[in-house]
Amino acid sequence: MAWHLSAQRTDYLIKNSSMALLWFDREQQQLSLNSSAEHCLTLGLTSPDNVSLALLQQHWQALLSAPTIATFLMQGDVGDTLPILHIQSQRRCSLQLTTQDAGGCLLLLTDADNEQSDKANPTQQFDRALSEISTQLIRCSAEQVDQHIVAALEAFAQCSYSDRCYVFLFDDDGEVINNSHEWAAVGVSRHAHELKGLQESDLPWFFQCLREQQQMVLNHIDSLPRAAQAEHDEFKREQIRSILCVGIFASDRMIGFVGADAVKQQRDWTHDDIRRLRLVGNVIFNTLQRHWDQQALDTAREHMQALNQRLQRQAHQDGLTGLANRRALDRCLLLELRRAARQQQALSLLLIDIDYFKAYNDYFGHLHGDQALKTVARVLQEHAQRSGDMVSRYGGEEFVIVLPATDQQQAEQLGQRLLANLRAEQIAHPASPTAQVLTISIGAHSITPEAKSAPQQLATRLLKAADDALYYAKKQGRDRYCCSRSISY
Ligand SMILES: Nc1nc2c(ncn2[C@@H]2O[C@H](COP(=O)(O)OP(=O)(O)OP(=O)(O)O)[C@@H](O)[C@H]2O)c(=O)[nH]1
Repeated sequence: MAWHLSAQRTDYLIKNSSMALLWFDREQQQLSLNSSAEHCLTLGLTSPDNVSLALLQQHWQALLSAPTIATFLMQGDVGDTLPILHIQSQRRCSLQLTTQDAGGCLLLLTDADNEQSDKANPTQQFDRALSEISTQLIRCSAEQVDQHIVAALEAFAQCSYSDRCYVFLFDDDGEVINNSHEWAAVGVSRHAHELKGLQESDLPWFFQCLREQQQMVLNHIDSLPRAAQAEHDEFKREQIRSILCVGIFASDRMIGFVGADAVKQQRDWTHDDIRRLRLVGNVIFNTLQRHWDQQALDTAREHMQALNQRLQRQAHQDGLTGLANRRALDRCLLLELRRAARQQQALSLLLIDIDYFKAYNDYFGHLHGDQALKTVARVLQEHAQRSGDMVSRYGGEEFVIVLPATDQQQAEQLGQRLLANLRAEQIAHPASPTAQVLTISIGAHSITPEAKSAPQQLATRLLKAADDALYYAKKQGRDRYCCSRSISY
């Protein structure tokens, strides 16, 4: 089938190829370049305007216009290649005639200086870099996210010949916007530290442009409209010659933007630049979204854990005194009895009851009674401090203290200390028939369980024996310590 280089086909072919291609229109005597060819020629330059090529031979150079070189090539065969020099950039290239017809010819440009290097094909270089960075962004930890985002900005800057690249993100309320990430070429000023807390009203024209067109493409800041005086002043301050920004959107909401500045030289942004910057913006948005989702998940998890711990605590804690409750006591007592049996150690239990507490309540009222319960709880807690000691509210005005590795004698020493220290609190109890102050009675029992003993039965017998001793203490006149005989079960 005959191949006709129709204008439309050529246009499509040139624009969409990742190869550096030039199309020469014989009638118009005009040479067109696709973006890859532009990049190839402008490495180190800002624009391929007025392409001046020179035929490059071993001992001489001929400065010829591009159309002349193209016409010359067309006199040969497909596949013919000419070494050339791009005058502006001083790059050595070669031009190969790939196809021709009556309308013109298609030429393939190869950068001889960088034939082996990725630089000859910035599209591929950028695609590869961005795909690597995207993979890293998926795998990386939260701490590494920022570093990879800056790498994505750098990749864009390298392929678009920008001097500064950055991300701005709105805060949670969408009120102010901050420069969150920045990459700048060597010798180019950085501004991230000062561009914090900006409001849309600071640069109204810029933000209106971003919101309405999702992008702002400015090849020369002198082409800013009169209404953009604030933008003009700011861009001048940052020494920006050309600027390209693309909005980052979550659904329909603009959450920020990604942008690039040309500082050293003016830059005409191409469609590819805009497309790539949008790609970078998408990668950054997806990463941040994942990161934010993860953070929200972590926060929710921490919240749930804290809630669970609180519930756990509440399930085992007495609400009034903050001491362990009956359920926690039952669990602790079984554990300690097993341990005592294993280690063949004595274990003591004190059952403590406030004397004439009903009369106290009746005299002072229930709220005052609650306060007295808290004071008793504090005194008990303060003096049963050995590791493993457990003070609990057994119910009403009764408390139990479990004392692991404590024999009868040591238990009594503690019991006497508790009696004395509560008395020392001097809580007035005018309704008590036996003392002026609030007192307690303590019934105690100590055992050294044998390995074969059933802990549940032991616990019941221990509590029963302590209760008997308490009953005895009450009967003897209260405000005293009594213990049942120490026995081995
Ligand atoms: N303020 C207050 N009182 C409580 C609480 N729990 C139990 N009580 C009271 O403690 C009192 C216990 O009374 P009794 O069992 O007759 O014992 P008592 O008056 O201390 O007499 P003895 O123990 O024989 O000295 C009752 O009046 C209960 O209402 C509480 O959480 N707060």
